[in-house]
Amino acid sequence: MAALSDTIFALSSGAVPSGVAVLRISGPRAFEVSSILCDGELPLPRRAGLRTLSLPEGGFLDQGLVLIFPGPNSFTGEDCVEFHLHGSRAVVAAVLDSLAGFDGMRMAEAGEFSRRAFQNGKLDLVEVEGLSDLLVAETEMQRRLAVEQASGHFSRVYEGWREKLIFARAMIEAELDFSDEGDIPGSVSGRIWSEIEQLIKEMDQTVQSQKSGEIIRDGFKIALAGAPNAGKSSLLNALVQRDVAIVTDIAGTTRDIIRCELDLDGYKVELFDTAGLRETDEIVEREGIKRAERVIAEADLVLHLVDLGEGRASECVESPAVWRVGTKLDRLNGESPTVDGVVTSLSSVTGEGLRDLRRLIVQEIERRTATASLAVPSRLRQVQNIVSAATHLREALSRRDKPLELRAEDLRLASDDLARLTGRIDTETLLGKIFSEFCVGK
Ligand SMILES: Nc1nc2c(c(=O)[nH]1)N(C=O)[C@@H](CNc1ccc(C(=O)N[C@@H](CCC(=O)O)C(=O)O)cc1)CN2
Ligand SMILES: Nc1nc2c(ncn2[C@@H]2O[C@H](COP(=O)(O)OP(=O)(O)OP(=O)(O)O)[C@@H](O)[C@H]2O)c(=O)[nH]1
Ligand SMILES: [Mg+2]
Repeated sequence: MAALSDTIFALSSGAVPSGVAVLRISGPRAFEVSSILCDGELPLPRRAGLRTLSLPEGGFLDQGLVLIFPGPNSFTGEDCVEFHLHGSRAVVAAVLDSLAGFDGMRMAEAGEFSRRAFQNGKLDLVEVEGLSDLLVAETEMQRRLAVEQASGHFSRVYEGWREKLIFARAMIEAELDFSDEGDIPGSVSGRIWSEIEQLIKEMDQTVQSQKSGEIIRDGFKIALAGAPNAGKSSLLNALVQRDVAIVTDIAGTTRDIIRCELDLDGYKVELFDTAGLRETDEIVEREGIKRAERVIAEADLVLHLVDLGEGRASECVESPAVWRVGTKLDRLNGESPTVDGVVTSLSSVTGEGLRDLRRLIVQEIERRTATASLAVPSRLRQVQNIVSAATHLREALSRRDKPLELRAEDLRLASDDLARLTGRIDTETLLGKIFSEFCVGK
């Protein structure tokens, strides 16, 4: 990653053309160069001012709003400037070109503004990862989870744990010092071990909530499975309200997996339409069935569709969570379905029962994302640090008959894991990976 002494700039708003394009500049030369382009006075800090931007050698660039944020009170912690320009490709290109003409100025790399914010202590790593999720959030629940993480809620939980450990270590130190001097009973640290036990519980809960976070962030995966012609592709089309999958009355129509995203009450859902399951010698269909089995095995929920008109269900598919769902309800002409163990029934043709299915799915997602933990880890990196911290704490608890110095060392290792989690220590190798997730301009 290039020098921190460079002044960096980038288009921070979305793709051009757009109504307005926001160009951000951060670094030591931000104000000086901006005042050359604005040909004079910059607006007061944090106040928008309308300015004419021109090339240093003359030549009109654009008229736009200019904002300055003197460091350290800015997003990056450095001097920052924003140009709110007319959002055309040509205007943006001309201003970017003119900025690149100054010494010590260069285009920002992906995530470099956020990286500087991290390096200047404006954001910790957990917040940075939350910000990264926030920028790609599509559903309401993704947004809420990301905002909680980006705004430091979870970091405060992790910092709280670390502070408890630091306090516990101080207690142990005190006891070690005292015991040098005389025969004071070893009870000072006695109290801390029950607190450590509580801490381990909270960490375990947090690790368990990882799955909730995964469902919210990556989506709840539902496989549509069942015999050929059961109505899988019809249900997919009905749920996404688009004609995505081919529907015919020929058994074995679908072969490839068809994946669609759906927003159900703010939850991201990934739907997978699959090939109907049956014995066949047809090579293409067999490959389709193989793929279907894979998707079924990995799904969070399998809807095993059963044609109510057929009168009996095909063999139940193997998966941890399967709901049998009756299809073609309209064909029953009001008679009650005769298939056993059906969670709900519907018609993709009339739409009857679709609302009930949606409601049941949302309830299931709510059930599976409910968590008692105060923080929800969003990255394997975070989970690994918490698991490792909890492991060291368990070690400390189990070494009851060992010298206090050894147990204190376990606590130190655990608090180092928590420091790694928020990025307080040895993060250099991680940084490239985390910040490259961002787009340029963030
Ligand atoms: N125009 C614009 N809108 C934006 C951003 C931006 O950079 N520019 N943001 C970019 O992501 C987000 C807002 N985030 C920001 C976070 C901190 C500061 C900031 O100036 N912080 C100072 C002062 C805080 C204060 O006065 O309360 C600081 O932390 O010291 C600015 C924007 C979303 N909207
Ligand atoms: N009346 C009625 N017909 C339906 C309904 N759902 C599906 N069908 C019909 O059932 C036939 C098979 O539907 P598909 O959705 O292609 O079934 P599939 O399970 O995807 O079948 P494969 O891809 O072959 O495994 C088509 O002729 C559909 O029009 C329904 O709710 N009511
Ligand atoms: Mg199909």
